[in-house]
Amino acid sequence: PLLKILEFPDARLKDVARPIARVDKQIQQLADDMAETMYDAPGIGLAAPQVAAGHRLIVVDVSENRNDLLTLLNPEIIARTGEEEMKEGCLSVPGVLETVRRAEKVTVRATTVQGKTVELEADGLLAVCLQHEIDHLDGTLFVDHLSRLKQSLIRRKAEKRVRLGD
Ligand SMILES: O=C(O)C[C@@H](Cc1ccccc1)C(=O)SCC(=O)c1ccccc1
Ligand SMILES: [Zn+2]
Repeated sequence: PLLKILEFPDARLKDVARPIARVDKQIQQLADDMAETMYDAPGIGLAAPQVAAGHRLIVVDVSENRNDLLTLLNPEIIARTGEEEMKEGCLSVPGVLETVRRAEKVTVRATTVQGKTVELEADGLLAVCLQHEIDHLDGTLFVDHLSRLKQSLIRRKAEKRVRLGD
């Protein structure tokens, strides 16, 4: 089923997710629900802390036809080169698009739901998305990479939003 995506400044978005020791039915169900939620949002990625699940699990699909899903457990960036800036959004910070500087290329080591260890080299939007999602696992939002001034403006707008919502 679709999961509820937490919105900034929800403190749970700052939690550090815990490594997944073994792939069980519960983890597989969470991965399926996260993918469904990502496609429905729509988004190109989603990390477990965004749906209040404290596991190191991300789903990513940057493909044009939205048919190339990557489900990565315990993903780690083991190499990064270069630097690039890209406008980013976040499903947990609706209505905000800001430029973030990140590594141009990354090598990510992760475990698949079949329990296989994979290493993937990424550049372009996939590299940016993987860095954005892995940040979520460490409680870091893309707004944390912005200036203090921008962060305060975004926080003030978000808090106003919550009041209207309740
Ligand atoms: O909050 C998230 O993790 C999802 C986020 C991922 C992301 C976007 C842009 C740069 C890096 C990481 C999103 O998917 S926001 C929505 C979005 O960017 C998008 C939605 C539909 C089609 C294409 C992009
Ligand atoms: Zn995000």
